[in-house]
Amino acid sequence: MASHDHDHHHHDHEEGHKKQDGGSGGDTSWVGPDGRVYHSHDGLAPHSHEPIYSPGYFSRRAPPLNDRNFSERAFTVGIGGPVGTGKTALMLALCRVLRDKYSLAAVTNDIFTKEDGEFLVKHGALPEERIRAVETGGCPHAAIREDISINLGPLEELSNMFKTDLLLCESGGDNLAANFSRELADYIIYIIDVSAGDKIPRKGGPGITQADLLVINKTDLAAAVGADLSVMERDALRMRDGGPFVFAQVKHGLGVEEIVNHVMNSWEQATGNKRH
Ligand SMILES: Nc1nc2c(ncn2[C@@H]2O[C@H](COP(=O)(O)OP(=O)(O)OP(=O)(O)O)[C@@H](O)[C@H]2O)c(=O)[nH]1
Repeated sequence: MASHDHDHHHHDHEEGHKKQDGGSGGDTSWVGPDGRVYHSHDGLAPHSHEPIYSPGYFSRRAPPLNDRNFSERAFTVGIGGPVGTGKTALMLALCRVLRDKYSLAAVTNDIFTKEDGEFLVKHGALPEERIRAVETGGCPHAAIREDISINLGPLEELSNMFKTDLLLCESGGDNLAANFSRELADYIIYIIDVSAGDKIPRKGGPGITQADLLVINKTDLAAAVGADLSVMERDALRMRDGGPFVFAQVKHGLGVEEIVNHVMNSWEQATGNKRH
């Protein structure tokens, strides 16, 4: 369902302006305050298909929706990032830390398999019935941005079935231009790793600049690939106007506590609940 004949890689993602068309969605298109033309496929996830000329700004990222009803779908954490950076490992780590205190469920995306979901089941991240794997087809970014109903369906179902406190949604892994729609993710984590070199943070892209939290994973591999962590830190801070980032070795549990703190701070703020 999520495959399209057009290239989504250069499209912008500026939500928050959708009310301008009365929120009707459908085939309507409208001009946002930024001058770009927006539309929605299904009344959800308005987006523009106009080229992105700048990586965007952390301080001007789409804010969390303030009219969310968390009893319809629990607070949802979106985990995105390029292929193989540690998204599934982070899902597993978050489940391990949070599952005893909170009711959790997880949805994973892969393009043509259910591998990440199966990994979580195999490692006992959560009881199997709380994990759903979605096959997105060739446009994994569409499933988290333009055609989010493929993820919303299972998330809402799990939320109702298990009265969840928190939902985790892992993107299929994509390029640096992918980021979550605010209608899907209340808190967005973007995870890159050091193995692709220390240049990655400064390349920007909506995930790097506009995620609520940037995770720079696999710092244990920095020396092997000659990645300078101080360069990554400098660039991450610059590209994100000082927005938060965490160095991590998710597989070895390093940085996980800090990531959990960021997530739960935002959960407390959005839901009005206190962590226990
Ligand atoms: N050295 C090292 N390897 C890690 C770390 N975190 C994850 N990995 C490994 O990196 C590989 C990819 O991790 P995944 O968690 O599957 O990455 P992913 O982003 O979910 O991958 P896709 O879903 O395929 O995009 C696995 O072999 C992990 O064991 C880390 O902190 N250090």
